[in-house]
Amino acid sequence: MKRGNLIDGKGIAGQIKDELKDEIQAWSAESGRRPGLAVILVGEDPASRTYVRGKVQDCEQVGIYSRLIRKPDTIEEEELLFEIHRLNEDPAMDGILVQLPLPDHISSDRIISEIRPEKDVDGFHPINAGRLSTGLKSLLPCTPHGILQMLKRTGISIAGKHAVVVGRSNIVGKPVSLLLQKEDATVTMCHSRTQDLAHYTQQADILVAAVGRLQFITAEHVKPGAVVIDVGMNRTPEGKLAGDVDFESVREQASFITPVPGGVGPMTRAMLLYNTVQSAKERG
Ligand SMILES: Nc1nc2c(c(=O)[nH]1)N[C@@H](CN(C=O)c1ccc(C(=O)N[C@@H](CCC(=O)O)C(=O)O)cc1)CN2
Repeated sequence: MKRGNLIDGKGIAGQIKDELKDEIQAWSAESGRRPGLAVILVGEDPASRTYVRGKVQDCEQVGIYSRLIRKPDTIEEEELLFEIHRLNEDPAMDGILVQLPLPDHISSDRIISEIRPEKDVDGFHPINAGRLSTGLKSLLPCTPHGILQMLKRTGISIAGKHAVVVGRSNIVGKPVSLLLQKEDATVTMCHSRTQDLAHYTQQADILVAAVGRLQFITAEHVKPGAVVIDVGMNRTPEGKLAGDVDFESVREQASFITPVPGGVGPMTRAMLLYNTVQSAKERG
């Protein structure tokens, strides 16, 4: 059998950014302002610093005004909340993003739920999660929305397919299951404690691996011809970035597969820009 085709997340993200650049230019000419994104980074975690830098660069590329707010990891929860409340009231800011993870002494749930839902460009606020689960319009979480866009723009049909999602997190597993269901897929949700995982994953036409364990999904989990989406971002013992899927062996079975890096990650970044533009347009 032919090796699976690569789904080019980086390329598709580039297309979306080009589309957004045009959209932002037209909207800014009409409204007299640029969409604005505030990014809050707490502490000095090297990976978080890299991601935040990437977000600021993405904004520059497409014409979004961005403000990076850096705080020491000793900051008190109340002080961080004060900053969120200030940004909630700032008319120049359409989106507020708090880079995760936060230090242990700060409750991410509390911080996220204090962001105004209409400025919650991560789509993590309980109001946005609730609206998604009841089928109402909302800001969608970036990684799940990015996965959906990748499938659609690659021409992979979803309706009537059996999608199996491995992972039940609030930020990927649950919302991606809802989005796939909304597109008329039949969805099965599994997780790290599912017994006989391969029994379920072998039935998947579309398999989404979002379990956060290095190379957890192997060829024996995959039906020949399946579409495999790898959300994992793990480090190998050699320090290389690798996903939840054992890429080389699974590629032999799959019809389409996302690489890590270059798959879901760049789509997450692109959909953050998309949400910021949506938020700006809604707010006027
Ligand atoms: N507030 C948030 N915090 C975090 C999120 C998030 O969506 N919102 N997700 C991750 C980190 N993240 C974005 O913040 C993110 C991570 C990685 C990538 C990406 O493009 N990865 C590249 C590879 C990069 C590398 O070489 O290290 C790829 O997959 O090609 C995008 C976004 C946790 N925190």
